[in-house]
Amino acid sequence: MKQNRCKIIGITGGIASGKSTVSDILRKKGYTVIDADDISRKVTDIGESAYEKIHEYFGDDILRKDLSIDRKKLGSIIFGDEEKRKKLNEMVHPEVYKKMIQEIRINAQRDEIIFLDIPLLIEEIENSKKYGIEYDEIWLVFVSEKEQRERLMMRDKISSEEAEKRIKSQMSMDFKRKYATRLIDNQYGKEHLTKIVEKLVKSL
Ligand SMILES: CC(C)(COP(=O)(O)OP(=O)(O)OC[C@H]1O[C@@H](n2cnc3c(N)ncnc32)[C@H](O)[C@@H]1O)[C@@H](O)C(=O)NCCC(=O)NCCS
Ligand SMILES: Nc1ncnc2c1ncn2[C@@H]1O[C@H](COP(=O)(O)OP(=O)(O)OP(=O)(O)O)[C@@H](O)[C@H]1O
Repeated sequence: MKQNRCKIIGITGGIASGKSTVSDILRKKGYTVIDADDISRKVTDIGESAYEKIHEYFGDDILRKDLSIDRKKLGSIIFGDEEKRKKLNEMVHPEVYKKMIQEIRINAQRDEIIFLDIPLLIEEIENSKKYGIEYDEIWLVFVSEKEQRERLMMRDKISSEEAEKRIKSQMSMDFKRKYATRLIDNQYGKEHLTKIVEKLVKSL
């Protein structure tokens, strides 16, 4: 969906590379950022569009006492099993894109630029075209694999092996670079990142 007067900018990068941190900086500057992880949480809530499919496929084991999906448990299953991860993607991604399109339409009436924070943007680039999203720019946030693993272990309190599985479930940074129109090196501190983002925004 290339709105006539609205630029669509995709923000992507590996797990724990700093996409949400970039999104927070943009939001503080007043920009609209639509977050695919947030939407994926909404569509998997009790009674929402992807909930029953997930329950049916993964069984009662992945439910908490209050019947909501135990995301940590589901994560530990799918990040170690390619087939199950793909199944989950097939259940969740179409619902995420549907909601994302709705949110783009609403915000496009007001905004000149809309940012989409999508972790699997490159993995899903063909599907996003099918859903009608066209990116004017793709910003790729990256850090070294060592730093990425450390930040992921620290943030999610997981082991090095668990972090490695999650990193390996995504396409390599070298592959993703080919699709990027801007590269954001997030190896340094958050102040440095803020300056990079401010510069990029000025160039739009
Ligand atoms: C596996 C789930 C339950 C784990 O939930 P949890 O709250 O612990 O993590 P969260 O959703 O915040 O995701 C954290 C990060 O994990 C990575 N990630 C999530 N799902 C996937 C996936 N299917 N494949 C590869 N990486 C993924 C992304 O980098 C994401 O930013 C959840 O991520 C999920 O439902 N994933 C499937 C939907 C999906 O692909 N979401 C990502 C963007 S739409
Ligand atoms: N420049 C930085 N310096 C130090 N720590 C950082 C920096 N940028 C982000 N972090 C930290 O690294 C972790 C991962 O960042 P963030 O959550 O923004 O990544 P993400 O790409 O959105 O992750 P996910 O793919 O899981 O959604 C967080 O704990 C964040 O506070």
